[in-house]
Amino acid sequence: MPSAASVTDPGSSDPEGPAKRAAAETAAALVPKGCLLGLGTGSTVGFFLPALARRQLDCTCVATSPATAEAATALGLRVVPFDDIDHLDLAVDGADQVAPDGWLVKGGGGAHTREKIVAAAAERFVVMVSPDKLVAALHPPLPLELSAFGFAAVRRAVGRLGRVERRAGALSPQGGVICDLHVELSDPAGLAAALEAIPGVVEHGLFPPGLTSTLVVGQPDGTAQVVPFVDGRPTGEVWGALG
Ligand SMILES: O=C[C@H](O)[C@H](O)[C@H](O)COP(=O)(O)O
Repeated sequence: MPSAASVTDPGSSDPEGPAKRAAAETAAALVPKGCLLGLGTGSTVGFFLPALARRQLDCTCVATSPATAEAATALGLRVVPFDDIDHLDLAVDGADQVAPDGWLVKGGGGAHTREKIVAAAAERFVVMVSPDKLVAALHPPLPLELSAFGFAAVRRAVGRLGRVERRAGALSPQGGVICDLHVELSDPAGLAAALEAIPGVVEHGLFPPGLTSTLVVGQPDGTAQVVPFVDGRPTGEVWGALG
């Protein structure tokens, strides 16, 4: 079975590519020399990795997916097993949705379990997005990783919260089944607690406000805004254009 996660080719025809590149290049400029760095997964990370490699910062990296590990290693970045290091200074990743109250949805590529472990272990978590990822309110679907053992029972239990759709052929690197939950996301804290109470839910894609330190919003013109989070909330006005 294929792994769910990928780091897509930055040269692909993604219309958000220029904004993602701007966010990624600005985020790379925030990385300190010699740091212990967690690397996320996805197309924005695909822009971040070469920008990081060009800076020659001598960082030691932990990857959140085999695809990221492979891409980073090919660029000459040092990637080590997570258990070989005792802390992470920083983690840098993309996101699928960012709400003004600081909640994120991640896992569009099914990599959210490792991404959340790495983000939670890092002293700072920098999130890079194109403007389309800024939402007034989170919306479904919500990515899930469910246990392969007892999958039918776990799916039935999660199905009491909303419709569970299995992603065809998508397994996490640790063997979990990647699904999407079609459910109202107006109470992310309540939903996160409900999911975490179900045995066999390996991880869900709701990232709570306290995880993010800095949001970098790239624009198609190559500029980017760096938005610090204070007390779990973004301090900038980047949602203004949503109306
Ligand atoms: O599982 C995938 C990750 O959570 C990605 O970071 C997220 O889906 C954003 O991906 P992209 O940078 O491709 O928009």
